[in-house]
Amino acid sequence: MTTALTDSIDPRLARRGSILGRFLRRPAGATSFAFFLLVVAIAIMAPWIAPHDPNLVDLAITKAPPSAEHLMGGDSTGRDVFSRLLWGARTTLFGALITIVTALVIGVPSGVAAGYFGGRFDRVSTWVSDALQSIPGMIILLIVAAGTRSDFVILMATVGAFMAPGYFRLARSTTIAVRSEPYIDAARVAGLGHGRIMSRHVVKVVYAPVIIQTALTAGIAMGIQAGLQFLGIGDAKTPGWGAMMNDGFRNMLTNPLLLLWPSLALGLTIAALAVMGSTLADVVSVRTPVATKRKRTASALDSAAVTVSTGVVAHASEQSAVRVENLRVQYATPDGDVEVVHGITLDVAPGEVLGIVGESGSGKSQTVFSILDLLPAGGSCSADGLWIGGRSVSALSRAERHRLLGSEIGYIPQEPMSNLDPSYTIGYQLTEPLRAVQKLSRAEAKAKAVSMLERVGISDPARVMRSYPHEISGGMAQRVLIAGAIAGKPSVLIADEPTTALDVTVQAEVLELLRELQQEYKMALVLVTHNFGVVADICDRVVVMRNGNIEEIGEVSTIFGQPTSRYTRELISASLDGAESRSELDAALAVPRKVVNA
Ligand SMILES: Nc1ncnc2c1ncn2[C@@H]1O[C@H](COP(=O)(O)OP(=O)(O)OP(=O)(O)O)[C@@H](O)[C@H]1O
Repeated sequence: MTTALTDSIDPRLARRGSILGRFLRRPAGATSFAFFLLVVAIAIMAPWIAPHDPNLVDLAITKAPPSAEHLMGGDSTGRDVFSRLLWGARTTLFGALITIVTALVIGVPSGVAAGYFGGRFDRVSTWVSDALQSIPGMIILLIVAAGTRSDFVILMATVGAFMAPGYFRLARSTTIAVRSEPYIDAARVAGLGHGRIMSRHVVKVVYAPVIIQTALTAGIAMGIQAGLQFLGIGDAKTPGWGAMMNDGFRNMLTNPLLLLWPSLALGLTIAALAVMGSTLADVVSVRTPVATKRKRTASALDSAAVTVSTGVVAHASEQSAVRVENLRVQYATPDGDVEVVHGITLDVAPGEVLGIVGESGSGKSQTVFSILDLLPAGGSCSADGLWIGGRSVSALSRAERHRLLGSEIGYIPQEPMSNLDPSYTIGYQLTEPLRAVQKLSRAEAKAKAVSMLERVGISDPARVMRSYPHEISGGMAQRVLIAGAIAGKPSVLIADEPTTALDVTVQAEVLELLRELQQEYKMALVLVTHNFGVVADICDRVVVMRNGNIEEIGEVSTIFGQPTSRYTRELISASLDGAESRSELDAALAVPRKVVNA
């Protein structure tokens, strides 16, 4: 019954104050909103401001013209038209409210869940939504009217059920557009549960298009309700604009005013809602979201050589910070499953810094996503064994694996900005996982977040806590994410190219900070990078990956001194050619760096 908005809102623009302000600054927005508020006020005040009982019959005023006592005259059965018009606003708004609440309650949560979880739940709920839309609503309404003796509430709730698919489709498509955003993964890595991620981060993006849709849906609900009353479906005692239009229609030739008043009231109210909806859509800059592709598509897979590699294992599994044996990662493609990591074995000792290097597409990120249990849709992995913090986790359920995130394992992503939700302040995004995972009170979480920000070198933590992501620099955003990742005191920190998106001075500072924190917290650090310079700076051992296999693995000094593989030699020279020399980086680092202001 409604048309879903398939676009979504730029979350940065979706902050309440600014939206309302900009909406009201537009003449169309202010006028339509003022008119709608007037209708709402009339609906609320009707019992007190209506001069007569809307159902009181006074045969003396049957079809009477307007007079001082009856401002709009009397209807064909002798009831005061003005009073019925005022009460009609109440009925109309109440009916629209029932419809909207029903449609929202059914459509939005199911749409968000379908978009977020995908898979079978998505398929089944989309099928139900499509089926609901294909049912002829008017026939069902007539059956419901007959079965409930035209109960007004049930009728309007039924209308709402038929409008739910509009909300379902809107919420689902908006959720699908944001579910692969890095900040959603970042929230997951921080240890937040699905319910919390949906109710905080996803709903925040969904709510603006839903409000716009609601303005339009309310108008449609009013039209349907008036239509039902016009057809005589509904309680005859309930004064409504549709019933008044019916009376006016039957007496149109002799008393045209009887049709004019309710038609004007209904038409103007629906028009006000439509203008409000479209102005709101304009104000929040509806745009088509582009889901961030975390990685390349399967077309890049063709060159992958399928051989099995194993790395040197330096520790017993029970003493490993991370250990994975014979890890394989595959993706479902239209041509069948394609393997992108071909049975690698890795081991990281507690307190060790392991670098994973390799050219683009060599499988570095897929390896760490498998350890984090964060492979994107379509990807799956298998391994002979996986240990985290010396504990075998391969037999754990997804929920149990999930609980390791934010506590046992911390994760620092590649692009700091896109891993922060633009709709929330830094303070909220740091304290939310602390409250959810570590069960801290609001005040404790805030104090801890401030102290973590100080620890990662932010000189003005109070201001940063109040800031939105777009108000801070990339380097500072990465410090914020580092603060969040180490707040749970993980035994393993995984950093996926943490400096790629930063400029060279900041890169050096962030690497230095990571090294300091790794030593202070005695964490194992797994550092994914393209850059051998970075490996030389802070890693103890290095794994060289190529086409989903381990090409070479060993102590950094050995790999640099005597690389056995030609590929490693090429990678080292490519990486060091044109890279900032160590002295340049040191010069950059000589700038006081503990305190960062921008
Ligand atoms: N969603 C996906 N669907 C299909 N194949 C994918 C997907 N994501 C990654 N791959 C493939 O997996 C292989 C390994 O990718 P991975 O992201 O691990 O590379 P990488 O070494 O981390 O590269 P980069 O340094 O550019 O991030 C690549 O060939 C890539 O095309």
